[in-house]
Amino acid sequence: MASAKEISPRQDLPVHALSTSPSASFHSSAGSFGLAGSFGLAGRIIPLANAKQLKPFATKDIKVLLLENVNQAGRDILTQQGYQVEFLKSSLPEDQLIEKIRDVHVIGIRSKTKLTARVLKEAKNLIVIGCFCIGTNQVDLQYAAEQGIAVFNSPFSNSRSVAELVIGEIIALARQLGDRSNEMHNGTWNKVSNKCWEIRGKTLGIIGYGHIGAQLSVLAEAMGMSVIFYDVSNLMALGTARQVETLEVLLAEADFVTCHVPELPETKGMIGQPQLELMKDGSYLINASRGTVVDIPALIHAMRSGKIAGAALDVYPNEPAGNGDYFNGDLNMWGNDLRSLKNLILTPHIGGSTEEAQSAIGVEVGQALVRYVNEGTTLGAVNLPEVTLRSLTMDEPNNARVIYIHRNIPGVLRKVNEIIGDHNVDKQMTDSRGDVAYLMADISNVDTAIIKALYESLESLSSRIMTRILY
Ligand SMILES: NC(=O)c1ccc[n+]([C@@H]2O[C@H](COP(=O)([O-])OP(=O)(O)OC[C@H]3O[C@@H](n4cnc5c(N)ncnc54)[C@H](O)[C@@H]3O)[C@@H](O)[C@H]2O)c1
Ligand SMILES: O=C(O)CC[C@@H](O)C(=O)O
Repeated sequence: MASAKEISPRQDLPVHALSTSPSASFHSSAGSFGLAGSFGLAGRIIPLANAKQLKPFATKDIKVLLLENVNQAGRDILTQQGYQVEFLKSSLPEDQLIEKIRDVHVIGIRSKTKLTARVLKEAKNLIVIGCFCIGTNQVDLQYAAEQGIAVFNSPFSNSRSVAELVIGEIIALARQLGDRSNEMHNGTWNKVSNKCWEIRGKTLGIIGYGHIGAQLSVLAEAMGMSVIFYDVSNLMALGTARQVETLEVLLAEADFVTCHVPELPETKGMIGQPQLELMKDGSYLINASRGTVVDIPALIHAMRSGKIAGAALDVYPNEPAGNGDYFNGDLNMWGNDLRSLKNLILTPHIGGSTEEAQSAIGVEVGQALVRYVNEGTTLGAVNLPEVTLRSLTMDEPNNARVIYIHRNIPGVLRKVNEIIGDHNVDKQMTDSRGDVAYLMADISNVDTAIIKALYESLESLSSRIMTRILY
């Protein structure tokens, strides 16, 4: 078997520019296409030792834009591929984002960059989006899929960090730690025990028992809390936790309520005035999910009335683009009201911001992006069907990988197979997700003229969203 060291440029293939994007502008310049040395770059992170790296173009032609201070580990993975990586610490206002996104093939973001249909419409060269976080609500996933743009995230690399933060906040709220600390900073000694509690024996109500909620459940029980949870799915309760039938039951029973649901139309304003009224007198609320889940003016009212004894907010309906740009009246009307409340912990969306979480996310999403660009593998994509084929090896030198992203309508496969069926199709996989389908086929014994003909035939089909041929 050939080893990775033996990977060499495909000298037999003449320079040829095959588009991998809906627009012709993705074509690499003829001079750089199939550059000698573009296979076999040092520092590859794809683990298969014998895998041939499929490349439709010289890696240096791939333009990557990383926003929101994506972790170094992720940046390294992409730069080691030879891609051109531009890195910015903050997100961008929409007009600047549109300018930049026109040019890039890959974009990496976190939670603040809104990739709406309006923005993505301008992204003529974009083939893939990496969300270096859990949430993908900031991306119009459906629109991206309809343009053949894959979206990847890191589904649980920061779950533990969020769960640990919430545990810390439960204790901090129960003991009014934020207030005592502020008082000391201001020179006041205020030794009180009034309405300060142990958390042992108290009930924690978790709304959304997914990756974070379940982690939190285990940690809270270990600290002597009773755990109940509410989730739209019927889930296995960990330890002695108990699923309750309705949100109302949870709100009425819990001493501490914590939200861990995604941002969805159904979760918007999920905790508003009626829900706060159902909570126990003197109970606590924590939100480290998304800012739209809790109605903040209603929370302010409930805290002023004493109904809610304390709260911790990590997320807000409108968050600033970068550090130092403190949230203010322009972003959120009630900023000053929040700041004036007692026993309210305000953090700047740091639930997942630990060294461990950020580097794990960097590696996971960075690798997913490289696999997608270089091999077309969609495993882990959140908006396209998951399709993969085993990697080609150097024992299969004249193979090409055809990727055809198309509208999921009757008769497409017959037409595609009429095009590729005259050749030796070694393996093929296709799957659909809603209106979009993804086909991947490895074809052997092809030369550049055949690849070009295949590409043009597939591009001419009316079902086409995007064609890529990797060789
Ligand atoms: N503060 C941070 O830094 C931070 C970090 C990571 C994640 N998050 C947020 O936390 C959210 C949850 O993360 P996760 O990894 O646990 O997600 P997850 O997908 O693993 O779990 C979410 C759970 O919520 C449930 N759910 C969905 N809609 C619901 C509804 N209407 N009512 C009740 N339950 C509902 C789902 O069934 C699922 O079990 C993410 O979507 C993200 O927005 C924030
Ligand atoms: O790091 C971020 O910006 C987002 C963190 C968190 O909300 C997530 O969705 O993973």
